[in-house]
Amino acid sequence: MTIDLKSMGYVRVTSTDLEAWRTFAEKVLGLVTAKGPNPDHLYYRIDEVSARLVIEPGEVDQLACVGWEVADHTALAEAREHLEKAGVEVEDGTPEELAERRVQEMLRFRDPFDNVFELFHGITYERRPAVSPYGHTFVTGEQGMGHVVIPVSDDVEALEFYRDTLGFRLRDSMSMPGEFAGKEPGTKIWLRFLGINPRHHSLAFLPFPNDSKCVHIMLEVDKLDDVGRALERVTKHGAKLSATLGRHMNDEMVSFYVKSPGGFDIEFGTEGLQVDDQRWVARESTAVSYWGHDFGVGQ
Ligand SMILES: Cc1ccc(O)c(O)c1CC[C@@H]1C(=O)CC[C@]2(C)C(=O)CC[C@@H]12
Ligand SMILES: [Fe+2]
Repeated sequence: MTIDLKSMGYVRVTSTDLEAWRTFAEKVLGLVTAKGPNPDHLYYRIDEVSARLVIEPGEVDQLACVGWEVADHTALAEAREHLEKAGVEVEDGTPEELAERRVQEMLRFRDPFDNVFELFHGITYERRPAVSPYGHTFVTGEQGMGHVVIPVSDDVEALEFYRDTLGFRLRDSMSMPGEFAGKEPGTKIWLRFLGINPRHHSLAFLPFPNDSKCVHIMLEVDKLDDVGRALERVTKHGAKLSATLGRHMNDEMVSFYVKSPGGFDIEFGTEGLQVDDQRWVARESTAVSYWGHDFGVGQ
């Protein structure tokens, strides 16, 4: 038995500067401004789900948690039992937290590196379509909100936790010289890309520490032209590009990276690969990208 995660559901961020997030989310990313239970929070939609990205005021700029969707009450109860058997401490969402997230039930736990995850079922969805101010459409549905890259301090322990305890499936690996993470020359550190649905990866981890508790969050649109238009808005609004446009090897996505007010990046892309677990074989990519993705621009 393992956990049956369906997709990446939502992201919550704490912020010292909500106005910076408002401009970034609305003008650069073109997310759809939504209403929510707390007038002091910013709520953003990208599809029918009532809120996918929530920004709340806080002392630090950080990823607060990532919420993963399971099918129903039974699936959540089974997930809880599985986590507890694996020795993971689980806490229940309070009535206030359920109301804020507009979910039927939720539980919370931490990975071995203090990253916070929530599992939920029964999230609300809206009658009105999510119409972006720039006319783009985000790719979600069965593939979920997008993907998230989480910083960890031990790639072996991380793979064991995400694959064996949480039930993510390894889809691709990529190594980097250990020196990048302050390790001995000649050693390797591993980036692992894992999935739970047809999206090539819903979660990846990078073995370097990071104060924002996030490397990046990827949002996908359905047209290349809308990636180009978003790239123009990065320049127009003076946001900082972290990597130029490129096409990744492993998921074939065409994307760019922009620094968010949270300190981590947003990857904005299109044409991501969809995989079928019955046929997929996990491999090791030998480069970040087929072309582009110059991370030197962000240094
Ligand atoms: C390699 C790769 C494949 C698919 C992705 O969606 C994806 O984000 C990446 C890049 C991962 C990673 C990163 O985001 C931060 C900066 C990194 C560590 C690099 O300097 C190379 C790989 C980059
Ligand atoms: Fe990515």
